Amino acid sequence: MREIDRKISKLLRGIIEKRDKATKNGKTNNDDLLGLLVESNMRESNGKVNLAMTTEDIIEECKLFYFAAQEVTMILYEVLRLYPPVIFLTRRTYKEMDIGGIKYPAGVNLLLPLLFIHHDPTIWGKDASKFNPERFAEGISNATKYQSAFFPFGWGPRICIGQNFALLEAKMALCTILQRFSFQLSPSYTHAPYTVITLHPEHGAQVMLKKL
Ligand code: HEM
Repeated sequence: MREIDRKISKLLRGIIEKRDKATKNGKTNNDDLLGLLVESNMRESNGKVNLAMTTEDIIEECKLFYFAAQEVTMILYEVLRLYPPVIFLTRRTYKEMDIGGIKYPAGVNLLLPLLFIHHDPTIWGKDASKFNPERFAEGISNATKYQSAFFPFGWGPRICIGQNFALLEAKMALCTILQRFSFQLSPSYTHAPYTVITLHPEHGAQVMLKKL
């Protein structure tokens, strides 16, 4: 633990010192969170050391942002595991090929049942049908013994080109809502996932918003 802590601190300190130097030399660095933090820290403290955040403070902020963001990610992964918008993928063999020890001739349609694989207790354990974001606490590879068992965005050369955009968009939408409202599921909600091309809640997802 101590070694990891030392390594992370050293890494972050290096990045922060570089940014600090660049900001002092008049280079604007405010196109990311750390840049904004360093710049606003300098502006707010106005040269008064006791008002400024220390490098240690900034290191802790960086760690916090990383872990906090991780938890949102965990929730989104768990939603995408239980309710993947694309419930199966199809492929067609263009020549005779061997897949997992089985020989297929050319022209065979293969269906990859993404939804079933995401719900399979032999892969995810007894709580496979439970909503448990914690299973992703140590990343996708540690959530299951089979790395490729989680593939809401597909896999391989045709993996979804929009996956990072989609995750970022979802996080930004959630953050925008949570800054202004708290919400809970409406009693009128009926859990009925169904598919029309992609997976949807059949009767919508009614939530009750409360202004903060
Ligand atoms: C939660 C949101 C999304 C999910 C679950 C999703 C899922 C997928 C999946 C499973 C595939 C692979 C299809 C296959 O292998 O047959 C795919 C491909 C693709 N997705 Fe997404 N997608 C999402 C959002 C987006 C967004 C926001 C964009 C565009 C900005 C996008 C653009 C594409 C494109 C262009 C491909 C085809 C890539 C190729 O064939 O090379 N997707 N997506």
